[in-house]
Amino acid sequence: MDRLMDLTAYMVRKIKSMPDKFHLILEPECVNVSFWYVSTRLRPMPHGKEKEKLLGEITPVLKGRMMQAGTLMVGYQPDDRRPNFFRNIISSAAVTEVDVDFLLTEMDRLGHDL
Ligand SMILES: NCCCC(=O)O
Repeated sequence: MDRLMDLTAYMVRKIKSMPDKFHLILEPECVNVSFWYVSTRLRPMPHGKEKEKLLGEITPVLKGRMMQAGTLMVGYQPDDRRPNFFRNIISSAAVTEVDVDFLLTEMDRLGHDL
């Protein structure tokens, strides 16, 4: 479990280091990391309800692209305050920092033009 928590903290640090591309929604609860991917056209917009609506719209499109590419599987969901957002769960100690780096790079590769 310590390893999973360390990897979760690593993912959060990486997300925070790229605030143009990723928006962390909450500090992680256990191994859950909730975030939006921010595509290139949405990066200049100030964060607010209108931007959240657009982020919620691109989330399932990016998920579809992940499934088509067959490279990633990250779940998404809305909650009572927010439209769809990604919720990544690191549940295997076989996951490495390289995998986390790949996940974030691949999301940007697949989603930058949304
Ligand atoms: N109907 C929501 C599906 C969420 C997901 O694919 O992760």
